[in-house]
Amino acid sequence: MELVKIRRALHQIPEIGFQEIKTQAYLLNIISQFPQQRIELVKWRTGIAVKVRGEDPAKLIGWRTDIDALAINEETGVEFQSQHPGFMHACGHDIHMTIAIGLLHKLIDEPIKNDVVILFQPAEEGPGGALPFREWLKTNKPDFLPDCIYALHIAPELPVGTVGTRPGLLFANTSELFIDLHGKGGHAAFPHLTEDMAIAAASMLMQLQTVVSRNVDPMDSAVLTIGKLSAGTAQNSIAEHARLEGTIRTLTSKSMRQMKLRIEAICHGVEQANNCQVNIDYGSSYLEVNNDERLVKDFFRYANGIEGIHAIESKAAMTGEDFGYFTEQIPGVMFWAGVSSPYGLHHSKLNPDEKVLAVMPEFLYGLFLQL
Ligand SMILES: CC(=O)N[C@@H](CCC[C@H](N)C(=O)O)C(=O)O
Repeated sequence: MELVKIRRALHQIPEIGFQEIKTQAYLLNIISQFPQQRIELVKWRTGIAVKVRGEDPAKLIGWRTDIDALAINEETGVEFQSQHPGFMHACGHDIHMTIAIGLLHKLIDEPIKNDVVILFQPAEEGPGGALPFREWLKTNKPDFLPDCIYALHIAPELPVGTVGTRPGLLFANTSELFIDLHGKGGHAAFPHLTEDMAIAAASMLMQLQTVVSRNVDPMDSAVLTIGKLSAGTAQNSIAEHARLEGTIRTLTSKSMRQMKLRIEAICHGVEQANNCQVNIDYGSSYLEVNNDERLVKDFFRYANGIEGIHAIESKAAMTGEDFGYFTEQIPGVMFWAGVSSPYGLHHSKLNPDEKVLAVMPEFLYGLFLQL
């Protein structure tokens, strides 16, 4: 299998959530070239589920890969750079998909005892594909619902060959946050006749940063990041509209509810103080990822016996993952897999080491062999 070639082809066609048209077509084409006798395939929106029949199955093992990209303009300078300006596989889903293809090929070539289902899931970065995919499978293809489920996420800060996970909570609760401010704009020279939404948004941004520092218990943890701020249309016109786009991360759903109450209070205050209308939209939200304790123990027992693999216990992270909707109902494990890149996730220069493609499919095949 020419996995590097596949990864580079996928890297060139990054598409955001539920728009993974070329990605789905590319994956279907690759899968169609594999022997078909042992596999059954279904499509769901822009996703795919492929089941590989085992030799003497006692259970169905699940592997999930995400397939979407981000609205980030690539700056790696690699020769196989994104052909979709403004979009990039900046979270490694091109690597995730290629590992899944490598695993699928190996399972078809050398079947194991158990059945395996590989889920190519859209829209992990948003608005969330895991929950509707899971629900669709339940209704339409219940025999594709695994008894246990696994997934990985690339870790730029770890060397290739290092895997890391932990029992229990691995990733946070998340909620997107979109705030629109509307007021009276006008000529730059007559501010007293307007309500400046750029000023209102700036003040709101600063106040929002007090939610974590002043309202969340310091022994708990939370994040509120505004990743995008926009206001106005011209340099000499006072903005009548501003928008803040961000995300909220907490370790429990209780702190998520508390943070939302504080955000709403701040928005109400800004509305009063600036004589404007503020609308809040929480977009999509993800459950935390909770790893199954027994499966994590088995994972470490297996990983510690594999030459070239260094298994570490990771800390919980404030990243979000809709894989949490799978671990909500199916015992599962998500783990980090090192890809040694000086630039982190969601960075325009993220450049994972492709050596991981030679390591991970084999590692996963061995893991699934002994389950
Ligand atoms: C692994 C990873 O980076 N996941 C994303 C998930 C984002 C969910 C949603 N769009 C949000 O921002 O809340 C992450 O940013 O952690």
